[in-house]
Amino acid sequence: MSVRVSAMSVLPPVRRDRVIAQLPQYFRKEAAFHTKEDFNNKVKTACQEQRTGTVGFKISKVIVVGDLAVGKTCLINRFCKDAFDKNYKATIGVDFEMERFEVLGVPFSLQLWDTAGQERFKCIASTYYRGAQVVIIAFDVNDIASLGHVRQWLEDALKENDPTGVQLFLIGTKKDLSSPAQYSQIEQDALKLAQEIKAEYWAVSSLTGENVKEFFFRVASLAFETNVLAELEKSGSRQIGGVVRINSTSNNLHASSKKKQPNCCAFQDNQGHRQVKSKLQTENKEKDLKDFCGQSRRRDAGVSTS
Ligand SMILES: Nc1nc2c(ncn2[C@@H]2O[C@H](COP(=O)(O)OP(=O)(O)OP(=O)(O)O)[C@@H](O)[C@H]2O)c(=O)[nH]1
Ligand SMILES: [Mg+2]
Repeated sequence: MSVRVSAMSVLPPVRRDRVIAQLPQYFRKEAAFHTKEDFNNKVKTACQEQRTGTVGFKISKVIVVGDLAVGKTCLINRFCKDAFDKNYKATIGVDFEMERFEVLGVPFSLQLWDTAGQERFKCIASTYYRGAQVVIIAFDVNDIASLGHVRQWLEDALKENDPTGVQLFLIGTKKDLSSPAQYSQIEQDALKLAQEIKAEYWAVSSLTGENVKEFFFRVASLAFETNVLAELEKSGSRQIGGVVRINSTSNNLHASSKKKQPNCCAFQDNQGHRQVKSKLQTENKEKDLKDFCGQSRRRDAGVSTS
């Protein structure tokens, strides 16, 4: 039985609206990961011939960072639950969502980590940054200061990750709140910054849903493409007598080699409860992830204030 058949027999089928058959296009040519119209030919052939190795089993970690209240949680909720909450509830620590896709016929999962933007909760959130394949830095297109803080968020995220192995996205949020003239002004600055930090740029509205699905489809597709290419490169050098050895992913290797002890961090929530986030909680979270059985679900790593 092939690797792909056994993966599919364990998990329920992917939702029909998570099937990606074509490469979703970039948002702005000036700041795109690449501008090709279709998936890489080697990737397409490998998928057709079911030579994608471990990719069908992989869960790529995506972290979403950025200033408080820029709309990170709303962005993830719009995509994963097609929901929008106009009331602000600060994320304390982290939350995560699992999203399963099928790209070119191969199952592929993203683990979307929604992190806290509030300074006092950053020490918790940053312990979850490591092992990310994709870093999404969000800013509010109506708040130039949030764009100004992007480099700091990038620096923090890259401290925990291998900078060469990370795919970077810069995303402007709350597009519905800005006039076309205001938007095009901030877009100039955002595009310039995206080029400098080598990020792909997008602008979305979680309220209206504009570009949200397109954005995450693009993230999933580019992460998938990168993983298949890496797998092909590895299997090319590893194939002995037609047998392909399947080892840990490079991401996992990186994560384990950098296994840091997250600092213990105490804080008080709005109700005055003292919360302690510790390594134990990190480990529980990671165990939860291992138990992932294919259903999208949400687990709070902290409590939410209202
Ligand atoms: N009009 C509009 N409001 C939005 C949009 N996205 C988020 N908001 C509002 O902005 C506020 C903050 O949104 P959140 O998603 O909670 O922000 P966050 O970045 O997760 O904040 P932290 O968890 O504190 O880091 C909420 O009141 C949302 O309703 C959007 O696309 N349009
Ligand atoms: Mg949040």
